[in-house]
Amino acid sequence: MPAALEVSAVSHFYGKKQALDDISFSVAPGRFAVLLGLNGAGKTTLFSLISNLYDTRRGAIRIFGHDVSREPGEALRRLGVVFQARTLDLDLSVRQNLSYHASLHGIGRAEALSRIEALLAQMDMSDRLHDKARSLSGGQMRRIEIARALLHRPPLLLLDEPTVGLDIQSRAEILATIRELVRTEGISVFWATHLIDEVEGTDHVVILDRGTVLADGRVDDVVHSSGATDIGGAFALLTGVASVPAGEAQQ
Ligand SMILES: Nc1ncnc2c1ncn2[C@@H]1O[C@H](COP(=O)(O)OP(=O)(O)OP(=O)(O)O)[C@@H](O)[C@H]1O
Repeated sequence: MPAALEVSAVSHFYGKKQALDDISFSVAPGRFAVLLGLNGAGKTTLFSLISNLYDTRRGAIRIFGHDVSREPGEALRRLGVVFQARTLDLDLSVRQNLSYHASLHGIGRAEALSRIEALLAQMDMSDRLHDKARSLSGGQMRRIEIARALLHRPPLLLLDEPTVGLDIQSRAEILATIRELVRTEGISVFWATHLIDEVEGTDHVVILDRGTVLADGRVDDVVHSSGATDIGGAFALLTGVASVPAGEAQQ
């Protein structure tokens, strides 16, 4: 089986500024992988390339074996994305937000409603179907955005710093929900964060710093090969930063 996500020798420039420098790694099917990097590391740039918002001019990106530039239809229908910026229409209801997305994917009305109800139940949001998006908390909006990203049943889900701005409890709930999806549905997840505590309990970490991959592999292996005793220490040693943000720094 091909990798869920394969990034091969990808570089990206904004004018003369290089944001990514010859990045390569892959995420195996059914894994929860974390992309860990501080602000400006290149996480959003990489997500924009994976989701084909920018053209991959140098290198190649494949989703379950399908090249994002050459076969965008095949690649992107296997991909769900939760972007960093909030993207719900606040004046529409939860159902309207989700139905609109389902129709963009060519999902019929009855099938869309049954998927929406099932996903809202999984997100513990069934009672909010008819509420305006504006009335939801930040964590609830995130859960609706995750449901929306899963409506077309993609086997790979990308999340770009999905817990930014949320309180500790909402962060923990969203992380637990996504881990449960990986365990029960077998989907592959690529989760970008700058918070070290979101790596805990993860199979696979990719450390990105100033556009370069500094480490890629099992968390235990990355810690061991860096000579540190935990992933925070490994990150500090590899990147040269003095202190590493944990979740509490967000409160
Ligand atoms: N549109 C742009 N034009 C020029 N430079 C950009 C642009 N977008 C990003 N950059 C630069 O590219 C580098 C990587 O930025 P990117 O947003 O991908 O990082 P990030 O890891 O997602 O950071 P953050 O967590 O702050 O979003 C940074 O140096 C940034 O200043």
